[in-house]
Amino acid sequence: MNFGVRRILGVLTRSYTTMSTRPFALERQLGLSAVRRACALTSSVFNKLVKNETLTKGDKSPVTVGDYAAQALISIMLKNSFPADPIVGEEDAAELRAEEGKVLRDRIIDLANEALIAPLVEGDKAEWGIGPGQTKTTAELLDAIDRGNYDGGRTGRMWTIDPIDGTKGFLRGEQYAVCISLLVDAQVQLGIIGCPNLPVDASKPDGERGCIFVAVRGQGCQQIALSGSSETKLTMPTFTPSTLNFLESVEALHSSHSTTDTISSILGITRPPIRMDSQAKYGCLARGDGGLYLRMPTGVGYREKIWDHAPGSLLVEEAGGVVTDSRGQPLDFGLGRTLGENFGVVAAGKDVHAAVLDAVQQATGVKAKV
Ligand SMILES: Nc1ncnc2c1ncn2[C@@H]1O[C@H](COP(=O)(O)O)[C@@H](OP(=O)(O)O)[C@H]1O
Ligand SMILES: [Mg+2]
Ligand SMILES: [Mg+2]
Ligand SMILES: [Mg+2]
Repeated sequence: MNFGVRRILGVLTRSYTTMSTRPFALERQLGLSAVRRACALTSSVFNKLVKNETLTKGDKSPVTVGDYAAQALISIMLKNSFPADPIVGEEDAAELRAEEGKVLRDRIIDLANEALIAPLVEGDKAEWGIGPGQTKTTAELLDAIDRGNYDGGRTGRMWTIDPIDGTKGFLRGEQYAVCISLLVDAQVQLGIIGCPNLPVDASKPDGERGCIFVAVRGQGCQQIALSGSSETKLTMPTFTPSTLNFLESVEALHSSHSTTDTISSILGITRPPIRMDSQAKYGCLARGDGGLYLRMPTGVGYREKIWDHAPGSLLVEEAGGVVTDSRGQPLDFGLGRTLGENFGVVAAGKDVHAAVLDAVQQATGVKAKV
């Protein structure tokens, strides 16, 4: 073959390869692998959790060895492939570095290393720092947890990690989720939520449990069973007042149940709310188990955290829904570690979102911002 023909073939092959590689393909594949490993880790922790393996944080919320170990694992995997990307992670290692933290620290290091060296499964790559022999030192794993200390911001790439979202649900043996997202210039581009205790099919509550929800902006929302690799595309169904129902927090401290009751009456909703911990609610909304997710603040002062909403909001948008705060404003992920000025969260199908915002206004007096 002469040089000219070879050059043309080379250019054609390169442009075909570029076209066939979807945006964020590596991030999606590696993120799925990290969330799967973290789901296996947290499930095994639940089965063996002993009482003294839970701490109470400064804000009185619980954190377990599972939260720390899962954040270490995911952070190590992200650093390996995307060393320049900063991470906004929920946990930090300050308490574990203190002398009193030694027992907990040793357990966390063992758990994280066990998860790192677990055999490779379909889709995994040894170059991601996982598989037999790939253990890390205590210092490396504590540093990995602390890589989650990034302050966030409006520009560039950054990841969020909520290693166990719904820790209270996790401790009750109910719903919880391992959640990560990738943001570019404060826009969520990738969201992945692993729900080890969630039925794969809501109509079969006693059937198989454990699923992952994943969305890349512009590429739809998919569900994958934790036991397999085949993907189901999710699209939100259309609801009417008689079929509409709420998804809301189990914890009345996290979201006002009485406000949801009032909004329910205004909208003429007759079905009872589904109460569930964690961002599993966003996944359930995306697949149509409920028609609307409402989170209304219970008091002044609490600011929602970006890791509690970034992945979930993309799932719903990619399944055809709308996510705003209670004033109709988009969630602003560019203000740091919290959602700053946003007040509450309203996530629903396109057809009902405006009516829900009206009802929220009537019930609370919150005014829509124009
Ligand atoms: N007063 C409050 N109002 C709203 N959210 C709160 C809160 N206190 C804690 N949270 C957040 O609620 C999350 C759980 O949400 P849900 O109620 O939907 O399960 C917690 O995540 P973690 O469990 O990751 O800490 C925590 O970040
Ligand atoms: Mg927490
Ligand atoms: Mg959380
Ligand atoms: Mg958490």
